[in-house]
Amino acid sequence: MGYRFSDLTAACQSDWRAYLEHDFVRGLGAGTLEEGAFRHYLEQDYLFLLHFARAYALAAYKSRTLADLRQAHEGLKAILDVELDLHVSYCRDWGIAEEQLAALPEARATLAYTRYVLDAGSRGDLLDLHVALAPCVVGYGEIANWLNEQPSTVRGEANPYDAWIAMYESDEFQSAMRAELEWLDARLAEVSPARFEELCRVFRDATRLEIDFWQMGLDRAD
Ligand SMILES: Cc1ncc(CO)c(N)n1
Repeated sequence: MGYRFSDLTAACQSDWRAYLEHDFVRGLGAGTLEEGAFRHYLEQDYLFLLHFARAYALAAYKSRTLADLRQAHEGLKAILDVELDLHVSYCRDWGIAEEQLAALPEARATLAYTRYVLDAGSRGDLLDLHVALAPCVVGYGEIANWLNEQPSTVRGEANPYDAWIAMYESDEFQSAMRAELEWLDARLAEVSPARFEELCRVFRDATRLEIDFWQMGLDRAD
């Protein structure tokens, strides 16, 4: 008993590292990622974020306390008002209009990941849902921090993806990540070993689907 979020990442360390340090991420950091791969990822990530927002709405629906409702509301606001706003204007800079984004077909990796999160959350309780969402919120925050620690990372105008890194290292995103970590640490402290094993499975599956999402970008897979 007395688990924390770091026990989840420790339990699936190789998948977690493969996600954080994926070739797509390294290419973003070094500025060497092919533009076509990034564009495909950006387009699919718009669709991802719409479903991700729905997952926070599901978290609100599943909340039994005012504190949990507020937490879900904060998550939903962070996606709608911060990440999606930035994403849409970022896509515009890359020559992709919002109408174009809304009309895109969903890639299989996007379908698999987003519907997995919604299903894990519908089937399970609020903790299952937050654990399924954790690789997104916590993962991207950690990715930005990891990139900043790598000597191969190029920042500023020399890297066409600099603004992407800036989005996830921003105070707004980093504080959403910390709020999620605190919430998870408080809940995980109370679960039994058997329940922890169940949650590990959800966390590992969501992490594997994040790996597939990067790979979908690299392969421009539909
Ligand atoms: C696929 C994916 N995972 C996580 C995030 C961070 O919210 C994102 N924008 N896209």
